[in-house]
Amino acid sequence: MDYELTAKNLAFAYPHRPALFTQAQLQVPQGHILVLLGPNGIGKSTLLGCLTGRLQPLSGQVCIAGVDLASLNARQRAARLAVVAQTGGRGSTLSVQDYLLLGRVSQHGLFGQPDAADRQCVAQALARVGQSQLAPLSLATLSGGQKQLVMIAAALVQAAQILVLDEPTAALDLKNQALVLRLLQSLKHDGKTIIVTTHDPNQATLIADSIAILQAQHLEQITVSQLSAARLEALYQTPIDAVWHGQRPVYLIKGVDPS
Ligand SMILES: Nc1ncnc2c1ncn2[C@@H]1O[C@H](COP(=O)(O)OP(=O)(O)OP(=O)(O)O)[C@@H](O)[C@H]1O
Repeated sequence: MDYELTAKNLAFAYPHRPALFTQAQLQVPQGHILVLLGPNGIGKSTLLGCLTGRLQPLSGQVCIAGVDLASLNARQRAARLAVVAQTGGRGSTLSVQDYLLLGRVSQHGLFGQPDAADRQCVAQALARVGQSQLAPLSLATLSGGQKQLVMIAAALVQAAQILVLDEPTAALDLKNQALVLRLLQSLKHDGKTIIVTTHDPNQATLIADSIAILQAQHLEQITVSQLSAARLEALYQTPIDAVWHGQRPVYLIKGVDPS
């Protein structure tokens, strides 16, 4: 089965608020990384909510492998689609290992008991994010960056074909940003379909196969080569420079001088 994700004519508004997007279209083929860019508060997390079934769009349709997302129940969705949300794991006092084992529920059913294979899967996922030492610790005691890496491990444990990640590197130091970007590239080569938001356009130029830009209620999917400093200036309403690192532009903010 080809795990392509498509969205057709999606529109969404919170009650008594203007629409965040209308007529939104996306096509994310299997083995493809789509990076979603847009300023704070424009509706990126909300769009991800609609793409993953957490939120119901006012109109339009999301399909996974040709199947309408709205026709799938929560367990069927979890088997196909793993989400790394900004608020993941909040309030949980489980140990990291037990929290990750919960992610195997979509494989076993609610009353299934984890077995040795589940424990191995959890250990491998934690190792892939470089955080094996966290297994016995309570989720509530982790730093923001550690929690973010554990949430990425939780998505890996779910073994879904589609991964949707909301700012997965926002709390990470440079080493762990690189680790997560390499991990996403490796998952893409394994054939996963990946949608990820970031506020760093340089991450988009490193890993994206295509870029979606959300601006003024309008979603546009472009190629990586169509991104430019002028495009980013218009998007973020701030001066931006591009310097060239070989064939790749590196985007820098302008207008802040060393004091
Ligand atoms: N449950 C809600 N009810 C009403 N308004 C909401 C709700 N959740 C978010 N919003 C509003 O919808 C808008 C879009 O929020 P969203 O979190 O989707 O933006 P975002 O692009 O992901 O922002 P950021 O980059 O800052 O994370 C914001 O104005 C926000 O205040």
